[in-house]
Amino acid sequence: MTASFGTPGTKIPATIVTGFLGAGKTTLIRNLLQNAGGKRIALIVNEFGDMGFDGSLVNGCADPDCAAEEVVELTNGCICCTVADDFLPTMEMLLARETPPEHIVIETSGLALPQPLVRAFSWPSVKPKVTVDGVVTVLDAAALAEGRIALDEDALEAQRAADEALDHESPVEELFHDQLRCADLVVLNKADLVSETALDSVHGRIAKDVRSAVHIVSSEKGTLPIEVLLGRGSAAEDDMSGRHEHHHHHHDHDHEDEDHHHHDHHHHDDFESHVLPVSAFASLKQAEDKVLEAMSLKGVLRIKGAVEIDRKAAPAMVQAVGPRVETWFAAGAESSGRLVVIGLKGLDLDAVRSVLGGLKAAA
Ligand SMILES: Nc1nc2c(ncn2[C@@H]2O[C@H](COP(=O)(O)OP(=O)(O)OP(=O)(O)O)[C@@H](O)[C@H]2O)c(=O)[nH]1
Repeated sequence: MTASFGTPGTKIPATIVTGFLGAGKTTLIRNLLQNAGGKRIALIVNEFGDMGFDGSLVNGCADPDCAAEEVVELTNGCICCTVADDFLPTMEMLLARETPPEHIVIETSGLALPQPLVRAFSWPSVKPKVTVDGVVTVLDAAALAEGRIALDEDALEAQRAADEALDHESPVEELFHDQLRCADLVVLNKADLVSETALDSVHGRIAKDVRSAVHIVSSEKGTLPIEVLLGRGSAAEDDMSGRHEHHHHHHDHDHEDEDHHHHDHHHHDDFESHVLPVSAFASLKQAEDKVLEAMSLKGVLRIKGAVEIDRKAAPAMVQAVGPRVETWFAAGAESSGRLVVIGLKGLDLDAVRSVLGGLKAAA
C-alpha cells in the first residue's frame, strides 16, 4: 500500500443521503446545513436529468447560517452510472482544494442506487483521503403507511390482488429495497403526516428489512440533530457485504448473455424524467389541481418545479409527491415556467402535457 499523506483517522467523512423520490432528502440536507455550527461542508447534488433543478433549490438557501461552503452539481445524469466521469473528478477537485472541506454531503437522485457510489470510495485517488461516514436513507413515512411502497408479502399480495397489472418485482420496489439495504441510518420522515400507531407499524416493517444494528429514527421535515446525522464512522466502503443490491436480478433477466460485472448498471432505464415548459396558470389553486391530476396519471411518480401564476410577480414553487402537492411563492426563484416530471418508463407524456398545459394551453 502506498502511504497516504494524512494519517489514518484524518480522512474526510462523507455522508451519502439516499431515499426514494420526494422522501425529503433535500429538506433534510437543508436543515443539516443550517445547523452545522460552522463546520465546512461541501455538498454534492445529483439529479436525474432535470437540468439541475435541485441545484438551484439548494443554492437558493441564501441563509447566512447555511454552512454549505460549496455546492457542486453533477450534470452527467445519474450518479450511480457516471461515477467515473463525473463523481470522481468532482471529489478529486474538492480534495485538491487548499482548504478541503471538513465534511462532504452527497445527495443522490431519488432513483439512484447507493451501492455503486459507495464502491467508488475505494478508488485509489479517493480512498486514502475520504471515507463514507454513513449512508442515510430517507423514507416517506406517510407513503409507506398508505402502502404505496410495499415492503412485506401481505402488502404485496394485497396490492397485486388490487391491480393485475402490477409486477411485484417492479423496479420501484427493488430500488427501494436496495436503498434500505445500504443504509447505516434510516430516517422515517414526514412523521407529522401519520399517527403514532401507523408510524410504529412502518417502523416494525422497516426494521425487518435493514441490516442489523441500523438505527431507525423518525423526523419531521428532516429535523434531526447533526450529531445523529453525522459522525457515524461506518466506513461503508470497507463493509459492502450485506449491502448488496437485488437489482442485478432484474438486469440479468434483460441481458442474459451479459456478464455479471455489469451488475450495477443503471436501474433507471426503467424510469424517465422530463422537463416540461408550462405556461402561466390562472391561480395557485388551478396549478395545484392540475398538478394533482397529472400525479394521478399512470406511471407518474414525482412533479416539481416553478410555475408562473397569472398576475403574480413571484413564481410559485411546486412540489408533488403521491397525493400531496405543496405550493408557495418564491421571489427570485430561477427558471420558472417549467416542471420536472419523473416516472416509470412509458408514462403517457402527452397526457401529462395536456393536463399541465397551463392557462394559455387550456384557453
Ligand atoms: N408534511 C411534511 N412534508 C415534508 C416533510 N419533509 C419533506 N416534506 C415535503 O415533501 C416534498 C419533497 O421534499 P424534498 O426534500 O424535495 O424531497 P427529496 O427526497 O429531495 O425529493 P427528490 O429530490 O425529488 O427525490 C416537499 O414538498 C417537502 O416540503 C415532512 O417531514 N413533513
